[in-house]
Amino acid sequence: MVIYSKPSLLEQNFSTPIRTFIKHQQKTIIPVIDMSNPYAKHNIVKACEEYGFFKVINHGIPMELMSALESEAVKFFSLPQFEKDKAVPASPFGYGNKKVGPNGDVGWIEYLLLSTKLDSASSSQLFNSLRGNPDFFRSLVKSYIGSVKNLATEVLRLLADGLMMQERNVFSRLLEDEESDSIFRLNHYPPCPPPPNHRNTVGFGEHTDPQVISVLRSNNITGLQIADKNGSWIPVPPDQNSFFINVGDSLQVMSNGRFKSVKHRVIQNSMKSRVSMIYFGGPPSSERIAPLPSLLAEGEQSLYKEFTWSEYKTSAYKSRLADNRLCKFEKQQLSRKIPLEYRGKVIG
Ligand SMILES: C=C1C[C@]23C[C@@]1(O)CC[C@H]2[C@@]12CC[C@H](O)[C@@](C)(C(=O)O1)[C@H]2[C@@H]3C(=O)O
Ligand SMILES: O=C(O)CCC(=O)C(=O)O
Ligand SMILES: [Fe+2]
Repeated sequence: MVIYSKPSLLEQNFSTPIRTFIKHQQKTIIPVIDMSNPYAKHNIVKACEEYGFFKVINHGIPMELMSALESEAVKFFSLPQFEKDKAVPASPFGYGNKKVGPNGDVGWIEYLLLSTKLDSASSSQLFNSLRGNPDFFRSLVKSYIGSVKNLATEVLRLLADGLMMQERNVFSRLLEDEESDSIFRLNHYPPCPPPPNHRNTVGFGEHTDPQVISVLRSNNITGLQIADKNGSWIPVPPDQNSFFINVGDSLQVMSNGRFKSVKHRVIQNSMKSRVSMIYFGGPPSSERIAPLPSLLAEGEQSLYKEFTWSEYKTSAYKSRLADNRLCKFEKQQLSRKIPLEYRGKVIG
């Protein structure tokens, strides 16, 4: 079946083992995973290897839930600035405006960042600081997080199946754990006229997500881009009915670099607001993150030093958005070590 949605965009949905893609300007780019396809597990493995990014269709999450949360978010973001400024300021959880993270990154964005532990005292304080109907907002966020968490764990179970892992829950258990350190983000990119000189307005600067997996849904406004293997930016055609999944740094480590933590960013040049909601599935703080022995081929060396999620987060929060946060945890490769007598000399 071939679906034409826009003249420049062709989406193919085969229900065969052949992977499905979004084609953009005739360049094959973003894999589409049909959750109802029996080959989904193999397609997920390939997408995580090649792009670290894919779109999920037939996910079973009702559109009404996504729209309801989107409109509550829009209600909040449409308040006068002085009302939004009454909310707990992001540190890291709370309402943030233009500033992303603690180290000087800025963007054309405002957001609410929340822990998924919605019943904690700090979450209650945050919801209570929002004007409007905080209980209704919280209940929508709760249902939404429940649904996307289920989708994320199902994707991770299929990933383990596709890899023929003995334990199906080897990845998904991290998100299912009561202590899982997962977070949720509502982003609003206000309208922005295109700046002069064909320059881009950065909504959310380039970065990788530190967690295991991220599940993103946005309204139908463009802006999200992913970097391909050559570092070129590929625009992701928005689709408000689908979810976009990206591999995070922790999954890259667990797979010893086989799966790619995809670099992405948001460019906002639209006269319309972009609204996105992202669930970042993270491990418990004390979880040790290292390549899974069963994923290492015979003789394959681990590329990363083991770290706990709490250590990684501490280090991540000292970094700038665009930094490569994993390089601090990469092992020095023996093959790359140059013997002392050759250092500083031209060899050849
Ligand atoms: C600049 C920063 C913002 C960020 C924490 C950090 O110090 C580096 C990682 C950033 C990031 C990117 C993905 C998610 O949006 C996020 C919530 C996360 O876990 O890591 C953000 C952090 C943030 O905005 O607090
Ligand atoms: O808003 C988006 O579409 C992406 C935002 C993002 O990458 C993030 O919040 O980590
Ligand atoms: Fe991100």
